[in-house]
Amino acid sequence: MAVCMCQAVLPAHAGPRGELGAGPLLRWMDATACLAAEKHAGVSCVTASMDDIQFEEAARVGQIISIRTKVNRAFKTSMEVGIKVTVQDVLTNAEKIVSVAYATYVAKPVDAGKVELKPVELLSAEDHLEHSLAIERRRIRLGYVQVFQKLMQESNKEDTREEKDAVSTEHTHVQSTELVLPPHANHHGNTFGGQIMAWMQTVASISASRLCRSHPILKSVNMFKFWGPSFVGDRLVFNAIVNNTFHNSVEVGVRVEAYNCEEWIKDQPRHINSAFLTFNAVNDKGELLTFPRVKPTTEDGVRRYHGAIARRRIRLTRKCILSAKGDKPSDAWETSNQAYLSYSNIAALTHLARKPGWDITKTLDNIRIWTHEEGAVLSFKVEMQVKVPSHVAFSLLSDFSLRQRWDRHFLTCKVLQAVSEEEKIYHITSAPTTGHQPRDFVVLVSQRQPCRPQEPYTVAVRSVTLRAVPPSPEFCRSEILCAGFQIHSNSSSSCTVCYFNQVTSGVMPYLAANLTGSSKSIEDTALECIKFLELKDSKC
Ligand SMILES: CCCC(=O)SCCNC(=O)CCNC(=O)[C@H](O)C(C)(C)COP(=O)(O)OP(=O)(O)OC[C@H]1O[C@@H](n2cnc3c(N)ncnc32)[C@H](O)[C@@H]1OP(=O)(O)O
Repeated sequence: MAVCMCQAVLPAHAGPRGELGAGPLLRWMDATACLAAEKHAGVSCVTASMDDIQFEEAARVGQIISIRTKVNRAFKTSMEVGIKVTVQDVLTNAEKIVSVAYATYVAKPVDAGKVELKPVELLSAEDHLEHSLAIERRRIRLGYVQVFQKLMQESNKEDTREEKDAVSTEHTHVQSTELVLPPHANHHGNTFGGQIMAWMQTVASISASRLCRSHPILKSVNMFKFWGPSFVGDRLVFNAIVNNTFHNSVEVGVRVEAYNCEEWIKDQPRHINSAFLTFNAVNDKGELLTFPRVKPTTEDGVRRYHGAIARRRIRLTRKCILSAKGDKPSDAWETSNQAYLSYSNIAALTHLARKPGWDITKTLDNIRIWTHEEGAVLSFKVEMQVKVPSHVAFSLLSDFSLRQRWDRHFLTCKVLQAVSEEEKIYHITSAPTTGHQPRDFVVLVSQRQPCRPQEPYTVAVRSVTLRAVPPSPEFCRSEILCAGFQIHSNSSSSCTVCYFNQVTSGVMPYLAANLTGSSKSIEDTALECIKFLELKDSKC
């Protein structure tokens, strides 16, 4: 269900710097994604939201923009559409990624209720991967408000710093009104979501320019949510104001209200959309400009000022987690990043499990050991055939406090935080290997039940840093980058359990001897695991 749009960037699409404006781009992205959604749904669809968007690359007049969209997963009445935007230079043919984004569309035939969607047909390995991860992104999307509110409560305790020479945010307020005409709407008369985003971008950019006296460049957009529809004939009032500045960037908030003729006279607006846009500005040499500090002067202004700090924290921690490399200590477990850490935990294991190129290194009766090499990264997989139902294996393997019973590498294991039914943080200590200190790990264990019978149960494990549990001299604090189980049901009484581990220096001492053949501890542990599961099941 893929739809592609190509556009040549013309002067009419470009801003004063000769670069493609964010407005036309957002319009194209929304229209292409909506076409993919409608191709899947078979009825008309509306944009419910567009997740955070980052713009990595600018496109110039004369270059070609390609927008590829695909429905990743249909939920009940809504579906996630993946959007990939690239820019191609016609002279060199070089292609660069401008943005990767995700939007949600709801199938809504005109003058009818919402309709239930059929599942997406998964053809390629990438389809399967995106399908698995879409459910995780949906959790982040739908849980964003709670995370944000929690952060706001924390940040409200911090005082707003009074700074000399700070500019009043009121100075940046911009209001603009648009009349929705037929070219701004689809064939059912609904204003295009992309058109609303484009208008919001224009007003926000004027607001930002009041501070930098230059042409601001849109860098990122916080989730756009379309609370309610607007139609041809509606008047849309856009109010934009700078919420806060951060050295080289500025966050502008835009609120959109719609009125039909009657509501206009009675001054009864419908709040249809709010969004937060972050801009940079550069001088003639392309160097980033510094924005002046701002000071809010109203109660609402103070709330927005703190809101901008909270959103920036969420955005940066997310970026940090998604660009995680193996050579850095694990991310701290904080309010601003918990949803993303859980996402990255599940996503990393799902990616590892789906990688092509696994080699079998050992085959026993009911155990197979595989390895995977990618550059300097080594991973292994232990596949076990177990005569217990998959849900039983899942409940026994996701409870890490039971692991000492079958894994002799675990000396102790205790729950540090039971974050939710699906997320727990454990402190694990493990026996020393010859010539090494005993090790300890602080790990996040994320467990997920399958949404459909064909999907596996998942138990993902990665290290996190908890301030309350710093490293101690007694143990060498070690890191797990990506590990865990996927459990596939074979029948009502048997399943295949796959254990994955991306080898880090902390795990290497336990594995080296196995990989060189001088130890059998991996297969011994796997046999113990099977015995534990089958024995436990027979006692249940
Ligand atoms: C290019 C042409 C397309 C366009 O541009 S359309 C124009 C712009 N968009 C609009 O005018 C839409 C305005 N909004 C609306 O009409 C409604 O808010 C909307 C999106 C239909 C949702 O209606 P509600 O009555 O709130 O429905 P609901 O709570 O039962 O949710 C229905 C499904 O939508 C999901 N949803 C609602 N808000 C969301 C959000 N912000 N982000 C992601 N998903 C969201 C919700 O989870 C539910 O999903 P599911 O049914 O479980 O699959």
